[in-house]
Amino acid sequence: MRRLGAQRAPRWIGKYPGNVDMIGLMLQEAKTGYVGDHLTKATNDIGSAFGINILGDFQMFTTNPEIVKIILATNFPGYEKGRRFKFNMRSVLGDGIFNSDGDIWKFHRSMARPFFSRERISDFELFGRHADAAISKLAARLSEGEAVDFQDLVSRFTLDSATEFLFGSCVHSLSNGLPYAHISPRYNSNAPSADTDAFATAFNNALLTIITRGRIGLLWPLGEIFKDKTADDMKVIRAFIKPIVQQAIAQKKENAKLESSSNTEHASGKDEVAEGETMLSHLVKSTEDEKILMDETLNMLIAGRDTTAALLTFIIYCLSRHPAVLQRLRQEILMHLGATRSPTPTDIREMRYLRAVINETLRLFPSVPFDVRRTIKATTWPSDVPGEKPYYVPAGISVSYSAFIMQRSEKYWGPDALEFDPDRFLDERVSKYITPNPYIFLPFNAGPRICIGQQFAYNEISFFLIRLLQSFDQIELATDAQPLDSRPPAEWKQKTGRAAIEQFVPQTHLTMYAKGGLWVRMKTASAIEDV
Ligand code: HEM
Repeated sequence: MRRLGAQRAPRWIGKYPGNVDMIGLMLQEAKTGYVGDHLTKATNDIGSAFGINILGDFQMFTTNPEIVKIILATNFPGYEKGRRFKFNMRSVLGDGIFNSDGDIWKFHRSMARPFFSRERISDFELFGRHADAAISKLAARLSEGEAVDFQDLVSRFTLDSATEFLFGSCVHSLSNGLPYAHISPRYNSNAPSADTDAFATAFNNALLTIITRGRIGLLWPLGEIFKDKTADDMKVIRAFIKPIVQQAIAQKKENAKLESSSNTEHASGKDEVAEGETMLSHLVKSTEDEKILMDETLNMLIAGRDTTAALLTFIIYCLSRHPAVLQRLRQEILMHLGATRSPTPTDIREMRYLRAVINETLRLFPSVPFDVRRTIKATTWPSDVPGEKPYYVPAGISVSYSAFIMQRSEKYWGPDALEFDPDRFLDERVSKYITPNPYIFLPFNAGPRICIGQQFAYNEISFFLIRLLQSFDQIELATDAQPLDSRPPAEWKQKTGRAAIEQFVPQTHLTMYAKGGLWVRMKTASAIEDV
């Protein structure tokens, strides 16, 4: 500390020895609290960076954009995902891109990069087919007078789009029947679930288990001495992905046979991406190791599916609470495209209000609300008090940061930070808050590990929203259809922050989602209104 000219960072001090109360608070929050409750309170009480020692395991936490910039960009080589994260996540994420560092991470990243080129992520024909399938399912169910779980619907849409993008063949989760609300006479709690639904449930459970490990900290292996709690779910997940991977390997062998019998050369080298190739068929050229192939594709599915489905869900939630924003967004869509034309990438680039609505939702409800790295060497972070010595950050500790808390902070966003107002991404607040301090808005992270699918996600979400709002002009939360255990608890009304006004329960594993889904009713637009 002295060598680095630093001082001890402020600490969170609990009531019990070893600060075990923090573990209790985190587990409690995950069950009945509002996302980030305890860390928001600690940030307000202590400051934008502090340390906490839980049972001898010292960690640091920050919501200071200047420090987050250091972690993600300016001192990127000084931080890694690290052994602890990998140990907690390994039984689910294996050795994929999310769970690797150094040369292995670089290999994953360079392998994936060509698939996110401008041409590939602008494959609107792919989005078009799946979006239209989802919207007609939605319309059919609404026309029966039933409520629809929007989160379930868009999770199917993003699963089908992601599997087609990654594997070249989609899993057709949209062709399974949508669930009925518990209040519907057609509701059947024992209805057998299709394979893709079982996959989605297992996926969710496995992610919950690994994030609970992170919350419990060093002690989690004690609870899993006799059984890896992700084992059963991973069996379902592997059974689902394995045949897809095996088919890709078989296809590669078949192609090689055809090529050798016709004496033709490979269409492309190992490192080049051939026309029409999917990520999986490209990976198969480098390895036939089933585990590596499954890890890689599963990581991509986790990255691409839940994040995007959650964001679409939160956008619909925000639009249902802000009908004037919904109407203005519809006007922009109808003005550019009328009620039927599909958008092109240029249309989407020009629709500034649409982008502002997406960004404002990402600000209040970032799909990845918390993230963590590990320090490689001892380092420092700037103190909250200008001119003071920096805080000492020891080597080999976990450092967490939160886009969720930072993006809701009045300190960085002004007095209306908790309000949903897309205009803040268009009016003078851009030059007042965002331009001088761009790290206050980090839904996709920053630096060398910035989300590789960011543009893919913007395109997919824009496309879906445009098609949806061409058909529907009113959105209401179906609070009666929301499962009882997923309604905001009455005591939230007494809380500060957005908890007091929230009409759904945001929860997190690796990503944030709506507990129990988001049940809605929508009204079909009455006439074809080309503006
Ligand atoms: C709303 C949608 C999305 C959000 C908010 C989002 C957010 C993020 C964030 C915050 C990270 C950084 C995680 C970390 O380093 O710890 C990340 C990484 C990543 N994202 Fe996204 N993502 C979205 C959609 C997608 C899509 C659609 C794909 C692919 C189809 C994708 C692929 C990835 C990959 C591969 C990484 C790992 C990058 C690396 O470690 O080098 N994401 N994403």
